[in-house]
Amino acid sequence: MAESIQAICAELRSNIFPAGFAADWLQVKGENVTLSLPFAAVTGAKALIAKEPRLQTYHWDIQLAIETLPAKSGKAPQGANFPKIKNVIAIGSGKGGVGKSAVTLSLAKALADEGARVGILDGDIYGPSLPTMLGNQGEQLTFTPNRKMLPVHKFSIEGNSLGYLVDASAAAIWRGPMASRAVEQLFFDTQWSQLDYLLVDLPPGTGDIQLTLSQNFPLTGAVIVTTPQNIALADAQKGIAMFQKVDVPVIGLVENMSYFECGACGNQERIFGSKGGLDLANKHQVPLLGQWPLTTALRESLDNGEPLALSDPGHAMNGVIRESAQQLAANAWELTTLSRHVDS
Ligand SMILES: Nc1ncnc2c1ncn2[C@@H]1O[C@H](COP(=O)(O)OP(=O)(O)OP(=O)(O)O)[C@@H](O)[C@H]1O
Repeated sequence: MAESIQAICAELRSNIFPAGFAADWLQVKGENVTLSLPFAAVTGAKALIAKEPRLQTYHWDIQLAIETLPAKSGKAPQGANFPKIKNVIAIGSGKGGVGKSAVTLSLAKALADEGARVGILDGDIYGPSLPTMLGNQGEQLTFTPNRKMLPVHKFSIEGNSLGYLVDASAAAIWRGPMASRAVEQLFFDTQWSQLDYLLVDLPPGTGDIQLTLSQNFPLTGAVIVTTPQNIALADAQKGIAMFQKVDVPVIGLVENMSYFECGACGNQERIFGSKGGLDLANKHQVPLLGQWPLTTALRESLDNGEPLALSDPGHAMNGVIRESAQQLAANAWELTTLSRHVDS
């Protein structure tokens, strides 16, 4: 088996575990092997093991063992405690309409499919889209006896959104402080499970609301979503600067709507320009999590209230999403490991 462990390490290191692979993730008892992964990559690990015929003679139990972050900065309102969530990740975009919510839901579903316990906080109070994307508009929140909100559950994701509480038009007139307080309440006053990842879909922009939330939430890091278009990139750059200002590491950038592939001739049309997100990621030394094409099936699935992984599991776009999610999970783990070393 020693030889096989070496084989696994080599395979896994060069693929989904670029950050490294520790042999103590493996416990071998006879023919039974337990693999405890510190970040969401169960499906990825299974696929890699399936490629190695020698390893298929063993019985694999692949588990996630995501560690809790060391105490992070963040400011809970008086009397509130931080929910027991291992990674809180903000998804931001300087500009609206670049696909931040679509990316949030898609990444959340992919992380859940990798075995993680995942939640979404829809902080986009001016245009809450979680109820539409989960297809549970009209669902009413329930409360615990001590008035905590119970999140909704769908597609192995738990979520909360102002869309389950008030009419969107009511929130549209809220000013900055009221808006950020509302999002904070969604975070602190929801009885989240012990999640591995909570993705916070921030309102678009880089103003006071986003700054306040970035300071007050115990963030592991942030993901920026942009299109390759100059106007979106300028705003994405502001987003990176905002997170850096409050010491929130940017753990990835998704270039969305990178191109459109013609279904008839296969030609790739770069509608919003070419490689803008890639160049921005390189300039700021931010990892590029992926370049997502404009995909009709993705738009349709989200409009119909279902993640693409369920509405069209064989669609190639699912692979793009899965790779971005695995990269995100690995980067978040690398960061927390680093900060643990710095703290100790
Ligand atoms: N890669 C993609 N392919 C096809 N459609 C997409 C893609 N990304 C996003 N969309 C669609 O584009 C529209 C806008 O996306 P979305 O609502 O996620 O943007 P947003 O940045 O969250 O917007 P807002 O600024 O309102 O919060 C949605 O209909 C969404 O389904």
